[in-house]
Amino acid sequence: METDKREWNEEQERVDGVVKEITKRIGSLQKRVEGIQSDIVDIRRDFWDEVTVNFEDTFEAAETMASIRQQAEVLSEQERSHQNAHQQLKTLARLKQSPYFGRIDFRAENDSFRESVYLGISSFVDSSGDNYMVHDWRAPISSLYYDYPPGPAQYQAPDGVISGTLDLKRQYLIRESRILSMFDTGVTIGDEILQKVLGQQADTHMKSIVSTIQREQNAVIRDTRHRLLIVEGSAGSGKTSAAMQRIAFLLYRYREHLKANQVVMFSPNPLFSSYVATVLPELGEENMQQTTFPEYLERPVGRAFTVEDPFEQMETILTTSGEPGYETRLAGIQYKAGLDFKALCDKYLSWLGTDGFVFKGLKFRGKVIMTGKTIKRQFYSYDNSISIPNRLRFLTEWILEQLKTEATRHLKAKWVEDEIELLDSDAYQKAYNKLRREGHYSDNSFEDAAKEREALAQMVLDDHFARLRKAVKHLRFLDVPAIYRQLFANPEISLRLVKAAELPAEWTEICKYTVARLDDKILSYEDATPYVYLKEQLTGIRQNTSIRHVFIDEAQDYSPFQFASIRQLFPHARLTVLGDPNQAIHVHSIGEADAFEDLSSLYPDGDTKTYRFTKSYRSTEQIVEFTKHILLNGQSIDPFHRHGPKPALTRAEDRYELMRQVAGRIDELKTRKHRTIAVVCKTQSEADEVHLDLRALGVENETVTRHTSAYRPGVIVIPAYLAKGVEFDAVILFDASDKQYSRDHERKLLYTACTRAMHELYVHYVQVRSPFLDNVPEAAYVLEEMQR
Ligand SMILES: Nc1ncnc2c1ncn2[C@@H]1O[C@H](COP(=O)(O)OP(=O)(O)OP(=O)(O)O)[C@@H](O)[C@H]1O
Repeated sequence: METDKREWNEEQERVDGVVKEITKRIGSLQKRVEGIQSDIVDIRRDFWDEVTVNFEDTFEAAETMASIRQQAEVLSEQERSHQNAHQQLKTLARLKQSPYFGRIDFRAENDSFRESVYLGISSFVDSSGDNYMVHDWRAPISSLYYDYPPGPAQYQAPDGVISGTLDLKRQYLIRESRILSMFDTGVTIGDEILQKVLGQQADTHMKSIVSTIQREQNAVIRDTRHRLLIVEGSAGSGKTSAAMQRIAFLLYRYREHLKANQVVMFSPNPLFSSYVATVLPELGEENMQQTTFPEYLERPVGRAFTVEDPFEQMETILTTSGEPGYETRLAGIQYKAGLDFKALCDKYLSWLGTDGFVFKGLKFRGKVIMTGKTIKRQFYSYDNSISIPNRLRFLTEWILEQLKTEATRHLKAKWVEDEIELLDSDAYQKAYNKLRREGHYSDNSFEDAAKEREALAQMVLDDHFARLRKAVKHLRFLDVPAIYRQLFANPEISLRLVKAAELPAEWTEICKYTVARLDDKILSYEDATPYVYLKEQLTGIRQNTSIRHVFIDEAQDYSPFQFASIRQLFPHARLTVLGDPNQAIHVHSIGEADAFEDLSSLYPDGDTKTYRFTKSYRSTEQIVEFTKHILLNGQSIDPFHRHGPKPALTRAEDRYELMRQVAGRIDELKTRKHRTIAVVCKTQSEADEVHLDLRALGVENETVTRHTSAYRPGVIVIPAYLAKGVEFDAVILFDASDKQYSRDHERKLLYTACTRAMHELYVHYVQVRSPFLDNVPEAAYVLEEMQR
């Protein structure tokens, strides 16, 4: 309901008043920033004047260092204030444009006072310091706005629950300090405003949804009780959006203790990372850390292998169906993803405690000075009850001691003598200083010369042994690749550890395949997580204890083994996991009944909470009605009522015609106001071809690969698996023929591809369309003929 003119004027006057105050504040803050800036310049300029530099003796040197440190602290304190003030200025500039987006009038029980609360991206207090002109959307009372229609309502305040009555709930669209629209709303937050927001063009960056957060999303955003939050929701139901708002909420709620760099988000690929990277800065917060799982694997694998990229793995699976070895690969991927394989790895680890360790021998100047066998013997001489990482620590100490003895053997060696001759005068000076410092000089010059010679020899040896010692400290003598390989090279080991029935039927072939790949120095993606797990268990896990919150987006693509690794890696972190089992496109998840069941088993019952989102906001009702029938279980997906054209299905006689149809479709779409048009292909190799063919037909387009970290508006050609998480105004599905999409896991790929569309969807195919489109009711699409 639109409010009347008088009220509108009053509201605009209030906006004007707030904007005036904000402008004043900006003015005074700017002055402060200038003041701090000139202080910083002064400190930098006079830095050395303020410091008394004197290195005459140790006391003076310590004094000098202390005074440098003190000056540096003053400087960094000023720099911090400058950064804070700068950040505040940015937020104020945003507030000035649009100071708030909502208002609630609330009367607490037994209180006659009716409080009007205006919600914006940040709080703003008037110059008296007592009056909140704008409340931060994350403040406890702001929750009322997202959770209740007018009527009885309550919210969780720091001291307990406050109940009362919500008399009014109003939404504003304010731009450049002018109210553009204003509505009093009922149950859902402003269908009208949501209509407007969702009807806009797709962006190459995700937007914040702060003014239209829905109740079910608010519950996720503000959940501070559970250690594991699982958010399962259909495509476009706002999972990622809720996650980003949740991070902003947590940074506000725990602002004294939680910093943005203590929050990590695992995202599916670099494109997605850049897609979501603007949300937090838009809300005035610093970005969290972002990573991808392959990135996390990189460091522990090191240079031992080239790790296969998950998208390479997927490309192989999607393009080599029916070829020899395909079924083995599939079975291997599935088995190695699961907790059964993790259990086998755990048993293997305990067995390694008694036998089977593989060590590399140590070489010095090209000669073996300690064999792998000797190291192994020493390792197994330690008590069995000591953990493997601790035994390795003892072993390292022992080896370092042996190296010292080895070094003394070379003191008089000819090669050392030769190298001493080549030393420069600095080295001699160093040896002299050392002996002098340690009081080794006597009156006997003959003896002194011998001592100098020995000190020089020691220097030469230290230098030569330094690399070896470093390698030993880093446990490089441990042959993890060989230890991992052994599990597959000797299948009898696994048969000793678990019953044959617990292994997959193809185990022998899987083992052969794994060994062949490892020997080629390639770590298949399915082996990367187990390999890193084994390595970290052996050497002592590299835990990251400073991280407090881990977010995993597109979590349906993670294997149970990966979840278990993440859980171990971040022992003090709470986990928020967001996913849609219907978009599980990795082969390891085929046939998985409940994608997140294994995950919840990692936490005690009371620590876990599952939220389900069924409303789909991204696509028009017509698109959702089409895409949900691609799934076997899509009935419960509920579209937001926003309308657009029905998806169109178009048949082509052959690929040549298909290409021309798609080019024609792009031309047609360009005449509308679309910012992004995506041609979604099944694989990267198909996308590469389409990209070139379209160019040959004179259609300008860009292609997206797994290395692309940002995309520009216009026409892009993209493989479906890279389009995860992002959205486009219009989607053209390049080829939805039965040859392309008919295997089980391809159903989800097709669904993922089609659900990227916000306003328009066009599905083209050659000859026979995918059987996954057979359940879509005829009324949900139009059949279109296109001219050749
Ligand atoms: N409460 C909301 N208000 C306005 N827009 C919303 C809201 N929730 C979601 N959206 C919009 O819906 C679209 C889809 O949201 P989002 O990408 O977060 O969904 P998702 O569940 O992560 O999707 P997918 O699983 O397909 O990646 C985005 O354009 C987002 O801005």
